[in-house]
Amino acid sequence: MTLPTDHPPVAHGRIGVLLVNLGTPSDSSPEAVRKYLAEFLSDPRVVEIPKAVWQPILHGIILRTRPRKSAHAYQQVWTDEGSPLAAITARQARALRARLGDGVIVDWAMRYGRPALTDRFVSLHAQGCERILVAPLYPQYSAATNASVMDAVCKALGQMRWQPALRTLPPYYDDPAYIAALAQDLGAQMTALPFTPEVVLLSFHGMPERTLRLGDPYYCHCRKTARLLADALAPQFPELRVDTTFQSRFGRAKWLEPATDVVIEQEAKAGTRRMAVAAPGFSADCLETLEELAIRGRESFLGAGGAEFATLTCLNDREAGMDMLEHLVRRELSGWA
Ligand SMILES: C=CC1=C(C)c2cc3[nH]c(cc4nc(cc5[nH]c(cc1n2)c(C)c5CCC(=O)O)C(CCC(=O)O)=C4C)c(C)c3C=C
Ligand SMILES: [Fe+2]
Ligand SMILES: [Fe+2]
Repeated sequence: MTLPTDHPPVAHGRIGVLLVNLGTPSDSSPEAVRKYLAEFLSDPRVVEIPKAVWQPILHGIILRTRPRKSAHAYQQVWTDEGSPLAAITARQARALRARLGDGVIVDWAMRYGRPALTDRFVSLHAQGCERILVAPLYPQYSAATNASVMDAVCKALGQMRWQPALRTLPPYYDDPAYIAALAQDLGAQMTALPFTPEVVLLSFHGMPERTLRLGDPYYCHCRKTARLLADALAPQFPELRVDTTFQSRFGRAKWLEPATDVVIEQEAKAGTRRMAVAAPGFSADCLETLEELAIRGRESFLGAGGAEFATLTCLNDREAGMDMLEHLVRRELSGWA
């Protein structure tokens, strides 16, 4: 038997890092937001209701009403570079690429919308990445975010003959490097404020409460981040109250509590005059921080009698956050790179 000698050319021997975040619409029109929400909210990891029950609700009610409302919110935060979440994630990838050098190929993707996760994953492999570290930029693990990323990666693997070796960045909610980066960055932001906050809310994205009972560690991860961060801030801000809340409630089910919007209003009504809000669970500023907290949260606090309100920015691509990300990625690449 003669063996064929014309094996197709294949790139090989490289290492890839794929940063992944949630996703965002391609523009801020109701049509683009509808397309994005249709993909996002059809993911069974996000809405855990049987398809036969959920799809008629999604298409019959939600996608008829929410896109216009959400598009209005996106329009208030949209930038020349597009959606803040996409622009900042791209900058994070660029900064990490500069830090890691030529030995590693760094790319970024979104779980929903573009750049599509499966495309970027296949592209890394086509560029010769035999080993790929998938890094979902979610410090606290949830099935709706981290597991959904891996579902999409597995879908991409399903199309490959020669699959790469894989690693996943574990959740880093209690990693000393993450807590230190947050304490340093948020501390500097609070010190630079023109007022001294009486309270800082640590506002995490919410989840249906049911997910906690089903075994999702998300709530516990958020609580632990908040406890460690409060401890790390205490020496610098001994008078500061630190409170943990959950934002962005969606749908009719009970979500994790206390709700950020409720607490903001209650605090103002109870006489708190100066408040800061931080969102340590978001790696990058996005609709949830720039519109829900910085616009609606502010209006609500001031409208209920508060005097000063500041939304602190996420770590984004600033030094403290990039130092942390480089540290986590280098650790996960050990033995590879
Ligand atoms: C940080 C982790 C996130 C978790 C956990 C999460 C769960 C979750 N989200 C929804 C519904 C929506 N989320 C929306 C926006 C949004 N969510 C996250 C992150 C998490 N979501 C981010 C970073 C963003 C912002 C995206 C951007 O473009 O800036 C939206 C869309 C906006 C809107 O219409 O309000 C929805 C809807 C559910 C149901 C859920 C858990 C089950
Ligand atoms: Fe969300
Ligand atoms: Fe929201």
